Amino acid sequence: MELTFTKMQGAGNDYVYINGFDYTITPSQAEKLAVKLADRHFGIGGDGLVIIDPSDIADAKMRMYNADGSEGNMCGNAIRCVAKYVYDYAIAKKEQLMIESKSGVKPITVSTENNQVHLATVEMGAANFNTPAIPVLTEETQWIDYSFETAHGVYQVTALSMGNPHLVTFMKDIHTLRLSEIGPLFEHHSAFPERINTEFVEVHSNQEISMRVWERGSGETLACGTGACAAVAAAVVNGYCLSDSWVTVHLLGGDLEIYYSKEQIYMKGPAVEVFTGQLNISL
Ligand SMILES: N[C@@H](CCC[C@H](N)C(=O)O)C(=O)O
Repeated sequence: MELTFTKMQGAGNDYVYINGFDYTITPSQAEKLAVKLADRHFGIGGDGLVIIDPSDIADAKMRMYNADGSEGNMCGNAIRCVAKYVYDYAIAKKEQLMIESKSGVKPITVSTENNQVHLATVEMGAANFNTPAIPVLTEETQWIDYSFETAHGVYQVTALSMGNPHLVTFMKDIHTLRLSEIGPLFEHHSAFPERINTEFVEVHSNQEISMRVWERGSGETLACGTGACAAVAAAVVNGYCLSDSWVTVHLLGGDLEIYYSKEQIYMKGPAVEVFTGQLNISL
């Protein structure tokens, strides 16, 4: 069948987007498609696949799949791109959009230029530090500045859920980190029955941090929106940043602005269409 797709990116976190208003893609088809299309040599190339489906309770529903075909509950960078797609392609031409994800409906405010979205601010919900909710297999109820043993030594970590699981560790220099060796040790550690996304964070001031991320199911990506929220939430509870204020997060693919409060985290960042194309594919 002939399938139209759109490649989009938010801070360099790039996915192949398919309009589920036009095509019905089952979960098992989506898992296989994600692996095939995300391949940077034999496919279109991306960190995974996103399907934009009709929703009964919101303007559209986002289904996101990592590059290994596993489904994620939430993706901060993709949800901004979904909002852009929904607005630009007139599925709902509104500056206040509601997008459904597997971790709930997220309100999004978009900023436009020449009638196209370029920036979006998402209400990401609250961070949850309770270990059963993440989940982490441990007797401790929370891991905040917790000494965690890996095959690569002991790391001080903070674990939390942003609708998906995150582990944050602070260090002096993130750029010399051998992430492709260290990332998998966290992702596949037996403490995390659903695997985990890990953020390696360098603090510059209480308003500015840098991070690299190892995403479950996709490896190192240029940015992770839920990961940037997790990094700021962890920085606040560890005393590096302040609650109720904005923090700039520098990622390999660009910057995200994150506002942390206990009840609500806001994420502001770019949403960019790269190209569209057509595929001849059998589902
Ligand atoms: N890139 C994302 C998160 C994507 C999902 C994640 N790998 C998971 O499986 O939880 C973001 O921008 O938040």
